[in-house]
Amino acid sequence: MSSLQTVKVTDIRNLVSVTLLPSPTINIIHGANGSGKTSILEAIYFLGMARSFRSLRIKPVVRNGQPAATVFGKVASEKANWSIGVSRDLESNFRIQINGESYKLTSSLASILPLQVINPDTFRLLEGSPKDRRQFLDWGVFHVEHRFLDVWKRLQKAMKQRNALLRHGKISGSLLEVWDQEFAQNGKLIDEFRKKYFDLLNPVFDKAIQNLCGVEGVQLTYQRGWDKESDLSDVLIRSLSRDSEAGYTQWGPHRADIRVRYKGVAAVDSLSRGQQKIVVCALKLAQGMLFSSLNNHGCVYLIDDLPSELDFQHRQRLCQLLETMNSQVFITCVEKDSLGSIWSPNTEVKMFHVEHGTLIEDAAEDLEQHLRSAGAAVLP
Ligand SMILES: Nc1ncnc2c1ncn2[C@@H]1O[C@H](COP(=O)(O)OP(=O)(O)OP(=O)(O)O)[C@@H](O)[C@H]1O
Repeated sequence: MSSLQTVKVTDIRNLVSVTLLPSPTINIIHGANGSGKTSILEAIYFLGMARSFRSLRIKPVVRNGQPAATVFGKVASEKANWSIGVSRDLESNFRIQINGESYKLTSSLASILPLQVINPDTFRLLEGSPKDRRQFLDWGVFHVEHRFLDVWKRLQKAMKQRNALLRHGKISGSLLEVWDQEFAQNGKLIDEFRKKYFDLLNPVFDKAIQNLCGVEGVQLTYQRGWDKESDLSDVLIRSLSRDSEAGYTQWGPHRADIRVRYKGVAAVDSLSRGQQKIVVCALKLAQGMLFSSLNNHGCVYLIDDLPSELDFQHRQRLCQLLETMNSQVFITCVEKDSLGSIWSPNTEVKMFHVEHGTLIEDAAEDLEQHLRSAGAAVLP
């Protein structure tokens, strides 16, 4: 198992200078509205991705009046230890350090600190655009297929060049042929990677959804983004005149999607909002489970305000599954009682209280007393 051992946050939102020494398993971060709970999750995400999950811009993330946001962390696994640091200023320049060396690519961080977020935005995965579901799928593909990033970049470049030619009007046949070939070659590879990963994920998802709610009949299908009978090169040739009219490439892996259906009907039209949230949780858990089984260590879960998203029964099942997953989990809530009685006595649970941007770990005796009064058995 790999987990964060220390997190030091400077100048993210209302967090001036916060040090967190988390449990390798379950961490509950509680506090009043506006105290800084989500900002702690945001800081951990920043450490793994060099950006926020709440804002595309860096300015709202950096504490008001400060020049930059910085997070350091130590990640340990059976195989290796890493010291990582990420800093980003208001001009969006970032510095990434891993074991004392500077890195330019955020993908270097993502492999060390694989993160899964469950928050109100991710709960919109089913109703959101196909792009959200492609990103969800590609998270997994990136972590299992080391060629993915390189092939994906080449595909993006080929698509950009092809679209520029299409928009230009006068198309040089030989130039288009070059980019068509590059687009088709890399597009087919991306499709292969995605299909292979999807086929691994699908049965894990079935198990996760059964464990979470016992709803039968939720089905996932992978759509590759072009006609399933045709070769991508032929599709590009056939759609050239319509692509030229539109000014962009209409078919390819950039149109891929995961369809989620319940008893044959689109899940967004047939499931309640609560049930849709459960399906999203099952998708997120399935990714973590598959990640653990393929990589021999778990990913880190950041879960924002769980009690306000799921009822007690589903919250309890979700937490029980998380406990068995070999993953480090950070969950926020307003009232600590809402998550207190859920855990097995053998699980190392740490609780932290956030107040006006400062973080204090609940004393062990407080935690024990709290778990006892919440009804859980506590080992002597
Ligand atoms: N750039 C910033 N600089 C300073 N403070 C900020 C900045 N951005 C947001 N804040 C403040 O940081 C505080 C913490 O916000 P955060 O979203 O982390 O709270 P929370 O505990 O998750 O709240 P809730 O339970 O309401 O979701 C808020 O009071 C917010 O006004």
